[in-house]
Amino acid sequence: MSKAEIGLIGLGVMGANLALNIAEKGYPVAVFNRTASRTGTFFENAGDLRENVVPCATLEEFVAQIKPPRPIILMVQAGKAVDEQIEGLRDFLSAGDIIIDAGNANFRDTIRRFDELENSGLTFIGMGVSGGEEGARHGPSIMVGGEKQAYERVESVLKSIAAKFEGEPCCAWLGHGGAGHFVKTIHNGIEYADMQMIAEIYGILRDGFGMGAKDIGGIFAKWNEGRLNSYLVEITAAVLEADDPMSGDPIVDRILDRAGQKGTGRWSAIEAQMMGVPATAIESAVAARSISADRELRLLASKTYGSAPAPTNTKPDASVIQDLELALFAGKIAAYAQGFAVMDQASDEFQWNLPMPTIARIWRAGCIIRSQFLGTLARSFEADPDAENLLLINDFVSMMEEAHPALRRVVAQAALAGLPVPALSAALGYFDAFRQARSTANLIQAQRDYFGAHGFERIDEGGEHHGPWGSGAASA
Ligand SMILES: NC(=O)C1=CN([C@@H]2O[C@H](COP(=O)(O)OP(=O)(O)OC[C@H]3O[C@@H](n4cnc5c(N)ncnc54)[C@H](OP(=O)(O)O)[C@@H]3O)[C@@H](O)[C@H]2O)C=CC1
Ligand SMILES: O=C(CO)[C@H](O)[C@H](O)COP(=O)(O)O
Repeated sequence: MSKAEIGLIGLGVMGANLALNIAEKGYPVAVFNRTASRTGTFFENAGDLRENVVPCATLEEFVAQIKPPRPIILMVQAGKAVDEQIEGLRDFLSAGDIIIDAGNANFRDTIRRFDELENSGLTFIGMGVSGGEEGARHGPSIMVGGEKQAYERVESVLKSIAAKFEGEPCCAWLGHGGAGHFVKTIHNGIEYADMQMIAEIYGILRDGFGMGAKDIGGIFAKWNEGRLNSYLVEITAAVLEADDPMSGDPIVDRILDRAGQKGTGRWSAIEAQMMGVPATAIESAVAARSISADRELRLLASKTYGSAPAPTNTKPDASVIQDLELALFAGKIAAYAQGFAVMDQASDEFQWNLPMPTIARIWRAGCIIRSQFLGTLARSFEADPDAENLLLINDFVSMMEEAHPALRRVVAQAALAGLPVPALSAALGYFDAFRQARSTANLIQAQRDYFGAHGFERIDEGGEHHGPWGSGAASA
């Protein structure tokens, strides 16, 4: 007899913890993993929760153990593995069963999978999950895309496993098709920008002032009590204060300076570019990881050009610390403005009607970018759901007015000292360009017309015009 209410495939970091979370909430869960030994180990370690876990060695057994109509969560590596897993399952499933891809899928793959499963009788859901290992175990933020009726069939289990913010589950249906995976992708793009800007401030304190990891950790810990209160700042403090058991040094000093990336940050930047929405802080964060990855080339370049000047080895005074805090805050506002602008455009292009206040609300707990800031963001979007850009919402105007002069000073000083701050300077450049009433694009238009006869608009007359370029110019 079928025992499980739900199934989960993929018992890696996320899947194993999500399965325990589901079991803990009282839902019997059937589990399967490609490598069977992992299923055995998982079950052995499930402790008291074993009574709600049904370990399965084959897909046939797995499907048979779930009560129809069967909701099945896939938590496997994104990409080919998802297609292979769906293909492997299809022979055993029946009409009405629901396949939920909970990995970090590219939303374009999700849209393709919806198309491929159309008329199959099966229901598909593309679901973004954020919160890492801890979130999966005790409450992630869950971003769902697909048919609303399909979501309603699994809503109670999803809401029960989701993080709660003041009692409200951080789980919502966000739109049809790839909406959930798109929002998760932009979440990660913002995560990249947040992390990179934090790393840049760390770099200023380490390489500009010569501060040690623990002292820098103390500064982040203090900031975590104020406007920068967030999971990423909190873990930054914890990471900087942790010792390496092998050497006794701060562990961060022993970690190779080469950042990995699995794709979501890059997809955010690509999609932003495809839609013509500036997401420069996110793009810079992705590029910074790529530059970091080629360490040999950096070492060669540092020999060729010399590194930045030696640290001053002076303790930064209170006004510098405050500037750094405000600069990070201003950068954060710009990065979120960009991320939400990308979602706004995608919402129109894919007709998702993305609910921005809901997105901000379900990011307040459980996910990696959770922060006090998102509470303000959620309240602001609720008051002004149609705001064209975060930077034009009253609360953010006041915050940015207070913070951007510090961002300017920090970027300027870092540039003079030769310290790289690509994401912070991209955020500043975006802000300055965004608020520039007369941009310099008049010159771009003139150049385009000169070499390509592309035409331009005039400020004093309608219609398309060409310039008086004379011989050598395309329009001459
Ligand atoms: N780690 C994180 O913080 C987060 C990860 N995610 C996403 O969740 C998904 C899972 O990530 P995570 O748990 O970290 O990854 P892990 O590497 O820990 O686990 C990967 C899982 O995928 C399975 N798998 C890999 N290839 C195949 C295949 N071809 N067919 C079937 N199963 C396969 C593995 O099975 P086997 O044991 O046989 O190798 C394993 O169960 C990814 O999409 C990831 O991007 C989302 C949010 C946060
Ligand atoms: O989705 C996540 C967090 O929200 C995953 O941890 C993801 O792997 C992070 O991206 P990357 O590996 O590219 O840093």
